[in-house]
Amino acid sequence: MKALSLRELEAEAQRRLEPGAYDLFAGGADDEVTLRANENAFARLGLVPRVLRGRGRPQLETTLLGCRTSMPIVIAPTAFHRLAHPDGERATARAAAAAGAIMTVSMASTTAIEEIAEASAGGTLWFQLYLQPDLGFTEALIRRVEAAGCKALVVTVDSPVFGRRERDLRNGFTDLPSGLCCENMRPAGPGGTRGPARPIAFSEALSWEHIDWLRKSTSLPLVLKGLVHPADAKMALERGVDAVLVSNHGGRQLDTIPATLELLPPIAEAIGGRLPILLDGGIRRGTDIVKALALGANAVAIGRPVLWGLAAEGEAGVAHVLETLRSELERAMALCGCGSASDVGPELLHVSRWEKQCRTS
Ligand SMILES: Cc1cc2nc3c(=O)[nH]c(=O)nc-3n(C[C@H](O)[C@H](O)[C@H](O)COP(=O)(O)O)c2cc1C
Ligand SMILES: CC(C)CC(=O)C(=O)O
Repeated sequence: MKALSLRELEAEAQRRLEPGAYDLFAGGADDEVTLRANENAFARLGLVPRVLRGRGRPQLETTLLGCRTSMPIVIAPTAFHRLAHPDGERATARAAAAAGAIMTVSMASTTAIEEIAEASAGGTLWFQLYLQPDLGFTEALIRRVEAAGCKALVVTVDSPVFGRRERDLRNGFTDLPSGLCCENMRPAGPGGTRGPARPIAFSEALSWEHIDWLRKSTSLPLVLKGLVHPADAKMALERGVDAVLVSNHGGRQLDTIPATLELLPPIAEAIGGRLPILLDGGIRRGTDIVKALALGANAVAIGRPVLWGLAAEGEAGVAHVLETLRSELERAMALCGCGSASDVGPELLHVSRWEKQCRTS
């Protein structure tokens, strides 16, 4: 039987995965306060639908950074897809392309970007980058990504150091099993060969100057992933980036960052419609997407659900995730009286008296 919801799919994935791999995917940093907060925030915010608006079947197609997409749902970058399923990132890319959805390939993918592009066969790929202190290596990787046909660079800025994931420490999960590695981290060797994969470096020295450097190094649109402070959103505007992805890394980096949904309104205010805003963290239902759009996001990204689909059924599982969310979003918009994203606004959101009181006291 096919899972009826993404939550059922997670349970199915958990049955299939090694416990250590499940924890690696499911877990967050420290006490996992942020991990829980992301999902809980959606449950706490109510929707108040409009009726009798006669808008017809909701239209979900949209354009993000010049890329047409069948729905405002992007696949967030997640590492190690071959740990979830032997077909790994190729399966994810095929499912995304068939659904007309954008896939963001992780720099830590266990399949090389060129092979993912081949599997995607004309689908839209974005590439996620951890800026490496070795700028020569970073630049060579950017050339690789451009040559593979990726349409945007998603630069993750929330990881000056690696978050402490206690589930992995407890499980002794320190390395990928033999035969798997971060294929994009293999520098070019002589005669078209590739050397051994380098570890991904995290650097506390990264600054806005590196974003300026990146801006000059590529003509690809730049998305900054991991912004949560409105002051940084303003900096992003000044530095000429093309979009921001409001993200707390699915609760895997700094613990106790509030839910991304709660952080979105001040960022949307700072951006003032001048850049597209994406949001990730805890999206599990179509109604979650309506809430994110109502608070100012242009699109959302999904991380773990894709891994659950992949673990449960490979390409078909990822296709099921995308189709489940697409149809849930369509139904939620119809039930809210919305015919397109432009009908989705804050008037649909219920702010309880209790919450209003808390805010003013
Ligand atoms: C197993 C796993 C691996 C991830 N790998 C990356 C990564 O390589 N690069 C990155 O920028 N974010 C990575 N993320 C964070 C996701 O891009 C995204 O921000 C987060 O998963 C969104 O929350 P969700 O899982 O609740 O949808 C990873 C998340 C998970 C769960
Ligand atoms: C290989 C890691 C850096 C991937 C990541 O960002 C994560 O696990 O959250």
